Amino acid sequence: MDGSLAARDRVGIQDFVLLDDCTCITAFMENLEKRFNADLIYTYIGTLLVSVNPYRELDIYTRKKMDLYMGVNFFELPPHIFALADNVYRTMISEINNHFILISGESGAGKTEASKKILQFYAVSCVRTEVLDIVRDRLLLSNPVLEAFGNAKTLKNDNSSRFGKYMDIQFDHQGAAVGGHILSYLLEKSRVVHQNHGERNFHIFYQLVEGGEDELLHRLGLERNSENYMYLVEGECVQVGSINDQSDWKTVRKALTVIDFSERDIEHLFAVIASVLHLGNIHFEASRGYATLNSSEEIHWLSKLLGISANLLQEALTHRKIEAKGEEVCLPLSHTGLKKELLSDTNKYFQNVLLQDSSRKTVIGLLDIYGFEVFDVNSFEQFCINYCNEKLQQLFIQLTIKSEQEEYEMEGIEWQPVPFFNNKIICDLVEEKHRGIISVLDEECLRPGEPTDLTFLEKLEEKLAGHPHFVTHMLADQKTRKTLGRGEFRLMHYAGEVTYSVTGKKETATTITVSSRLIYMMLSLFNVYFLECILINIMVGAKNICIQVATQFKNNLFSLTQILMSKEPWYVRCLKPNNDKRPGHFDDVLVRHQVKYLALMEHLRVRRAGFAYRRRYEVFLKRYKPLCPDTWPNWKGTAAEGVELLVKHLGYRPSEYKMGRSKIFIRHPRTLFATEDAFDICRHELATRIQAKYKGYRTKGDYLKQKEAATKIEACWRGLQARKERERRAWAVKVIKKFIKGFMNRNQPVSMDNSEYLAFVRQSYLTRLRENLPTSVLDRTSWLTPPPIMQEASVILQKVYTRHLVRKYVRGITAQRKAQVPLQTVTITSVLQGDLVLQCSSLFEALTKLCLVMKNHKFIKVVDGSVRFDIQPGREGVIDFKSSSESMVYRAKNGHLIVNFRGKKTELSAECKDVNEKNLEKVGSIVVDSGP
Ligand SMILES: Nc1ncnc2c1ncn2[C@@H]1O[C@H](COP(=O)(O)OP(=O)(O)OP(=O)(O)O)[C@@H](O)[C@H]1O
Repeated sequence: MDGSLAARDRVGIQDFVLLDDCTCITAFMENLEKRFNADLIYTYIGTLLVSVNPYRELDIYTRKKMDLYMGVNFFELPPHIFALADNVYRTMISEINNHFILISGESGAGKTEASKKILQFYAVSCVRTEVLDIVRDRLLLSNPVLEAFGNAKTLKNDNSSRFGKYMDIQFDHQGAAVGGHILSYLLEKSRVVHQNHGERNFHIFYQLVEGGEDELLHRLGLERNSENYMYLVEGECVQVGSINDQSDWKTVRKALTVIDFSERDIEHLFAVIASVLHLGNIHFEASRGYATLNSSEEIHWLSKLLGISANLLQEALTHRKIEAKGEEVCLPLSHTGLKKELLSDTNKYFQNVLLQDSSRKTVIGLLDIYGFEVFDVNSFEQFCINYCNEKLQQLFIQLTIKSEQEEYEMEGIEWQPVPFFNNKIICDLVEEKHRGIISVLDEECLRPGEPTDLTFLEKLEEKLAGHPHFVTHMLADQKTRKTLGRGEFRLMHYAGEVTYSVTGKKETATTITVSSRLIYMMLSLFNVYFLECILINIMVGAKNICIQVATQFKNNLFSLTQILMSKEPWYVRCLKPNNDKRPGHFDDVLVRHQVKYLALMEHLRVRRAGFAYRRRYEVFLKRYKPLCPDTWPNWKGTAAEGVELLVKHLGYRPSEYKMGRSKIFIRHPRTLFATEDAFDICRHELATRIQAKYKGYRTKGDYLKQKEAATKIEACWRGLQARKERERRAWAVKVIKKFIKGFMNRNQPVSMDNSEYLAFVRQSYLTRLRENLPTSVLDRTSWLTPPPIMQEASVILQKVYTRHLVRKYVRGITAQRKAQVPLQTVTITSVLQGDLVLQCSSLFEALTKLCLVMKNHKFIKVVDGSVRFDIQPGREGVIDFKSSSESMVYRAKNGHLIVNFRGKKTELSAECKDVNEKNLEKVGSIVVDSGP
């Protein structure tokens, strides 16, 4: 209802209960039309669903829609048949009780479609089990079969159900479908032998003739042409654009097999159908007051199909006692038998799939039945249908009022009913013992003598004179008398007045009288179902059949109401928008008529008999609490106290509402609408606030997320760094350990323990050496002391390096400098730390030359292989000459300059001697020490 409150301005009101004036049919019609024009074909009256046939496919029965409506609060979504079906199912599961859905409306209003939609919804939404699949398949597949045998094309509907149908779906405690049961009411038997212009016989006849396989038709003695059969052509519309008999035949044929009919049963069915067609083609001729037959072909086939001897058949058909009129109508009964057989078998296989455990089974019943019928001439059939509707209305009143009363009692609220019409008086008028119309009919038929239409009417007048809902020509006032024929009586039904023709009724009753002999013959050949259902009729004879039909119908209705009384009721009322099956066209007069005859205004009044709206305190408070500062945003007290505060704040008058134990009851919709309007405004404001809050919340959320992410990244980064550092340290420790071990074993032979350390020592020494190389040839002291393992290498390196220095020095002496030294082949090789090294081929000559230059022949002395000279007064330089394998000049630790030369020492000594002996011509080399 809350949903309908919110949407009421856009597409009318979704629940008629909320119409302000529930007595005004114009307001009702306006709302209905407004919604129909917007393709909104469903509207509620409380939990009753009003449906208007759209006559075109609407996109509202998809799987998506089913999902949408599954498990949703009834009033939360726009009205829909799925919402009703779902609500019934959920209530059944939660309350573990039985329910029924009554679908009514006039022919073509969409009852069958509605029941199909409900079945489809259950097929999808119910708990899935293997058994459900079987039940679902059988329920869905039984439909084409039942339609073939019980539906026909009428002027109003190309697929009109000519019987009322009650279908039980049984569920286990988990909500899985475990079985089903079908009952039929009021089959229109007369259609088999008579069809109005523009109408057809039951579909199955055309399907067999048009779609049956050649071989089957051959076996049944049929031709593939419906025009050849009397019972199929009376309405002169064998072909109908919207019906495809051939493909329908295939569906039905397949369905018969799938739903477990044995081949033998199927053969029987076809034989009966063919027999009816053959029987319809039999011609009677009058000969000397007796009826004779001129149809040997048909007799042959009937005899063959029914297994009766042709003579017996002929005799039965032409026996004097048989009334020709009666013979013609024998077939509807046989068809009834056929139908009953079908239902019986259908029920058999439904029950087959029931689970063994029968505990805690609940039921949803679907009752698809004609609504009120009012024609120009209303006969016995309309009487029965309208009586049935009276009973159902009575049931509705009882159940609704009862449940209303129970609810008020439970809630501790005083029951103040708004007056509405209770139709019990009309039900009594029809069914009361000894006084009711049916009792009078029974008595009249049973009494000795000749009952006629008029004696029956007289009896009625006698018994019912003065009844406010019964009138005949004789009983009526002058004004009414003009509108009533002599053979008619009028009943003031709850839905309006209907005039019944007694002649019509009598005709219908007599159509049920049959040639007992013929039927007996036919039945004797078929199975027990036939015998069971019709044999009694044959035995009691034609007169008693009247009793049978009316009383049996009353009894049937009684048992139906018993079935329904024990269940929770739900209603679908189908309306036909126009008579031309035109989409989008709303015929106000026609719909108004149906609204009246379906008693929708009555329904509305009963619904509104008490309070228009009721809600649990929690629900009411939850919705409207923003309207009161005391209850918004959070109410700490009980829900009832909150609601009390809320309605006081809203200014409800005491007469407008009542507080129950768990619910608030609001009498008028306008009170609620005012509240809803206020809520609407408040909601917008709230929405803005909530939006702002939400945005803030989102931003804060984003910020927190980012912060969290940053912290995480930071933590990860730190972790990574820490891991790296740890690895680095571990590596360092390893290296240091190795280094220490290497150091400790440095003097050991190369092994695993010291190889790396030694390599390091080597590298480190070489690196240091490279950086600290001596720059002078004479510098013998600054050569880095090698570690023990580099001793040998160091000596080699030093030699190489000295040679390199000398070579470099020599290469560096320019020609000019060379010229400055006039000595023969004297070359300045190097200057190292102030020592001038002269190289010459003749040492003594060079020394002599120097003495000459210095003009001091004592300046240089040659003593014992050494050359001595004064560096400065008191300081003497010494050059020692030694023969060696290699030439070299270096300073010894004693400060002498040592000159190694290749050659023999004796020569030098000789040369030295020569100098001493003033032989200065033979100078080889001389080193002048310029001092440290
Ligand atoms: N909800 C719907 N959506 C679309 N078409 C529909 C709907 N309901 C009914 N119709 C159309 O109306 C036709 C008649 O509907 P349906 O046979 O259900 O009527 P009915 O009330 O069962 O009639 P009868 O009492 O004669 O059997 C359907 O064949 C279908 O074309």
